Amino acid sequence: MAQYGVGRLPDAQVHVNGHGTAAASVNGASTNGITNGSSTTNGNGIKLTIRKKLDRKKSSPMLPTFMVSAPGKVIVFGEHAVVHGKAAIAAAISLRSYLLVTTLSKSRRTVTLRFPDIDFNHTWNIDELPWSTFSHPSKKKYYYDLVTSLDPELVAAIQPYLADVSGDKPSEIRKVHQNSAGSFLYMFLSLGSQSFPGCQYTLRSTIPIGAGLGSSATIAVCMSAALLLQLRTLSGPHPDQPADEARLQVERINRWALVYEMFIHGNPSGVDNTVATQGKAVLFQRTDYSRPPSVRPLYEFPELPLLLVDTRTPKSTAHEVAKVERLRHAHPKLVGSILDAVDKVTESARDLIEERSFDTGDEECLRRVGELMTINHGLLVSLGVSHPRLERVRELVDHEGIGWTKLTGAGGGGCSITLLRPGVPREKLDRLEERLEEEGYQKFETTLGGDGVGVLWPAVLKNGMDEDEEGGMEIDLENFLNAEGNEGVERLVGVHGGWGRGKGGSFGGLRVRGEGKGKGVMGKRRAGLVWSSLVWSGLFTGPEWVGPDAKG
Ligand SMILES: Nc1ncnc2c1ncn2[C@@H]1O[C@H](COP(=O)(O)OP(=O)(O)O)[C@@H](O)[C@H]1O
Ligand SMILES: C[C@@](O)(CCOP(=O)(O)O)CC(=O)O
Repeated sequence: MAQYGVGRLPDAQVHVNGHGTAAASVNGASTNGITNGSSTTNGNGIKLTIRKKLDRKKSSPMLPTFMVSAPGKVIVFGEHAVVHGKAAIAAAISLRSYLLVTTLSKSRRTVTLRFPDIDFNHTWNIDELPWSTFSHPSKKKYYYDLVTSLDPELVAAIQPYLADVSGDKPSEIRKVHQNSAGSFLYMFLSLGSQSFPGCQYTLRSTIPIGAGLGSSATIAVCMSAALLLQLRTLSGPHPDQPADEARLQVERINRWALVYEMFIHGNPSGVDNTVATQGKAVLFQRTDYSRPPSVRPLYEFPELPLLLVDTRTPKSTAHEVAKVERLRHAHPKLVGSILDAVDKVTESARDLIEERSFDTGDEECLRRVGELMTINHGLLVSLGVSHPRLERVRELVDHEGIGWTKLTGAGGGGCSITLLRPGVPREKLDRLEERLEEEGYQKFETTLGGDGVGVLWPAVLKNGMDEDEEGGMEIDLENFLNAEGNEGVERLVGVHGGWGRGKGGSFGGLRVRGEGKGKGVMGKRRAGLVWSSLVWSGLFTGPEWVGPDAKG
């Protein structure tokens, strides 16, 4: 297969030569550091002005600094059962992770992970990593391979490189850092080669960590997309990319993201990374772990008035998944039927929301979805994955008759979602909000059905401001690290106020974006495009951020 460069992104050009390899030139700074200030014409006959704007970097990097981003998710139906081959319905949210990739000058042979949210920072010397083990013909994996399990010998080969990670930190924290480092090294060594350029991967996220919103999967997706982009194995995203080609890109990103997730969790179903990759809402099922999952985009996923509450009680997905597995082992028939029942709930929910007469404005329709959520939660309680703090949210919501609540994600803490009953008096909602606040809960405002993985290449925003004349606002390591809190990060990357935030209905809760009945969360999608160039349109004047549309 021909390898392409990163595609026709703004100010970026890719030349695919006759040998199927690519050389990219970005903003006039060719990747070998030679610049020119002339004009050229692209394959569509569109004149491109090659500018010298990014010549401001003195280090003549191999590739420009770029950024990738992926959304968190909520599982609306089917968590845990999905690990055991049942179906789940999940949707992307507007909270996201952002990964800045800075390529170093040729002489610097190091790779650095900087995860300030968890106070993690580590550098390895690229030439000292165990390349020979990973590139041995019996072990070598390629970007197009489907990797469905971790190779114990490869896992063992990276252990020495984890030994000095966060050696000065308490053991619990060290374990988390070593896990992050291990996932990264496994993917880096599998996909890369010793000639890989020195670089820094800096991550910031607006997703609460370990709260059931798929934070780890977003990092997995960002890392996978970043490495595949650096390897120039992704063509695009660009607006006129053929749907099949784009689907393949999304599939590859997702496959490698699962490898990262496997390292973090052991036995992930893959639903989190799938939603983080392709965004929107999906019906997901993986019956055979040696094969890709079945993923069906839910184009008609409705605009549900949801409230997302974080118990602020940390949990471990691996621990909760292992708990269910133990229970299944001890009571195979019984737990088998509970998992089957969850499957039926998901199936009923799918049938319900796909009914032509389904209307989110209709109390009866919402009540039926709500009842399914209540049943799903009950089944999760019987699997032992709820938590007193989650039950407390249910108690408060039920007491006021406000709606229907279930835990979302792994449980054992983390988040709950409540479907709000229509017409609930404002005072009741205010009272609930007050109680939740008093008791240390955090309410999240987000929208469902957000876009999947996106790329900002190069990491320069055009905001319609004066600075656009100068080539746009550059996101560099310093301003990324110095951005204050979630707001600062969102402002810096051009999504100030959060994507869809503030449109969350009277309670300010989580709400599905869409265009009303019949359109669902996919209502704003553009037909025929999988990677689309203006997914965050309205926030930018130019098509800088690009991401996949989820058309199946
Ligand atoms: N902002 C972040 N920076 C670095 N690592 C993160 C971040 N968010 C999540 N992680 C990683 O993901 C793990 C949490 O994943 P998980 O238990 O699946 O929770 P979640 O439900 O949020 O996905 C953390 O232990 C850490 O390894
Ligand atoms: C419990 C599970 O179904 C979802 C876990 O979600 P999270 O890690 O809590 O965001 C596990 C999985 O699907 O891999």
